[in-house]
Amino acid sequence: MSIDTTATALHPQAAARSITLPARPEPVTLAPAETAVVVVDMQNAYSTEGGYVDLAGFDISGAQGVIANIARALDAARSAGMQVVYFQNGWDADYVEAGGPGSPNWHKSNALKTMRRRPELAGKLLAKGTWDYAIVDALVPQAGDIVVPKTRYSGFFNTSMDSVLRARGIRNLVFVGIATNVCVESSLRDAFHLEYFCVMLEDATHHLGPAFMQQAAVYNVETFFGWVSTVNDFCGAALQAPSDD
Ligand SMILES: C/C(=C/NC(N)=O)C(=O)O
Repeated sequence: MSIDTTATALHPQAAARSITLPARPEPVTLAPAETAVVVVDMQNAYSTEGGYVDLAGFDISGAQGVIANIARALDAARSAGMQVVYFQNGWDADYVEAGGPGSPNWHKSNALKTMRRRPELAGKLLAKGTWDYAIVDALVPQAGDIVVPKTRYSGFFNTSMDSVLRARGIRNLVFVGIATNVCVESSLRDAFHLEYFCVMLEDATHHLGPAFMQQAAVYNVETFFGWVSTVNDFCGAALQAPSDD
């Protein structure tokens, strides 16, 4: 049995162009026109040596492989006619959007904590306009892609994301990016509660912290919040999608 997300009664043309993606716990049938790939925080901060999470002491050795896998998934998604949406995490240069001591974010953000510990880094981590905030060169957004800035872990909190998706009739989200157990999972959970069908490509995501965090996030998505697939399976399914021509 597979899960069929296509709104056949309302959009018969969408069903005609549906693809079936091998996934766990079962395959998912979706229409590319109703599907977006969500690229979570693929900024130098999270995946490049010298960026925030590296400076904060997290292991990002797996990030380069994830960047290559995301690039493959995005090529396939764009060929199949799926929308690509980037989240970009960070704050204004004065960190007003980060919240002051009255915000839990001020206390929990490892970027803010790192800058308090190392004042020479102030203004450099996750501030708009900096190298740290920029999306990595290998994944620079292309014409037609949408970039949604965000200031907290979930890309649905205080952002235009839900409106951007609804306006385009998008009801399925394929998540890639860093970190699996923080911003990917936070955004995916919020998307689930907003009635989106969510798939995570496990080899196009990378965790922060011990390896079991990746396993735990994958388990959570597969068991409670959505479906889990791989870049190879996604590309195979997407590239078989008939074109509009
Ligand atoms: C810890 C952290 C995670 N971000 C993310 N993109 O998952 C942060 O932003 O501080």
